[in-house]
Amino acid sequence: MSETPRGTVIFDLDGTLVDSAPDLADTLDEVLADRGLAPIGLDGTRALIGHGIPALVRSALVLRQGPVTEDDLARASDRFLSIYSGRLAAKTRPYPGAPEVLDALAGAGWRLTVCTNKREAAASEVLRELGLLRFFAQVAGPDTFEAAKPDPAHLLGLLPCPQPAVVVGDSEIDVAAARAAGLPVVAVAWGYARRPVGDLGADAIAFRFEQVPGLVEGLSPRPRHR
Ligand SMILES: O=C(O)COP(=O)(O)O
Ligand SMILES: [Mg+2]
Repeated sequence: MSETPRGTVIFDLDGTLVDSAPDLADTLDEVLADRGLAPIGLDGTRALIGHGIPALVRSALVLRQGPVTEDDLARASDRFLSIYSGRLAAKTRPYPGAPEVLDALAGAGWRLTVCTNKREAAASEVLRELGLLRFFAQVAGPDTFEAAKPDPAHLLGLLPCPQPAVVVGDSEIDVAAARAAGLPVVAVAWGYARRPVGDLGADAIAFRFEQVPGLVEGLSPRPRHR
C-alpha cells in the first residue's frame, strides 16, 4: 500500500465479497431438522440474510413454527453458531474477480475494510480461510462498535478521521447505512438484496467485480495534499 492512503473502501461481506449462502442454508436447515421442521433451502435462506445470524434464525423459525420466545431464539441461535463455526467456509467462496480487485485496490493506495452484520470473529475467520483477510486493515462486526448496519456508527467506526470513503454492498441495509453516514455507495448486482439492484437507491451499480474500482474512484473526491 502507498504511504498516503487514497481513502477507505468499506466492503460488506455476505453477498458482496463472498457467497456464504450455501453454508448459512445448510446450517439453518440442520437447526430446523433438529426441531422436526421443514428446511428453508438455499433460495429461502438468501432472502433472509443481511441482519445477522440471530435475525436469520428468528425469521426461519417464524416461517416454520410461528412466534418465537427470546429463550427459544437464544437456544436456536447458539445451536446455529456451534454448527456454523465448523463450516464457515465449507462451501462459501469469494465472488469471481474479488481477490484480484482487492489486490488492485490495495495496490492503488486504498485502505480496505469490512463492515458486516456477521460477528467480527466469524467474519475474520471466513476471510482468513478464503485467503482474503490479508487485504483488510480492519473487519467490523456488530460486536466491534456495538452498532449494526443500518446504524451509521457501524460504518463510521471504520473511519477514525475524516477521509474519502466509499461503501460497497449488496443490500438495502448497506445503502441505508451509507446514506445515514453521508457516504457514497456502490450496490453490487450479485448479492442477496430483496429488491432489484436498480431500486436500492445506490449511487452506482456494479454488475461484475471488475467494475468496482472504476466506480469507487468515480464516487470518491481526491484527497488534497499539502
Ligand atoms: O446477515 C449476515 O449474516 C450478515 O451479512 P452482511 O455481511 O451482508 O452484513
Ligand atoms: Mg450483504
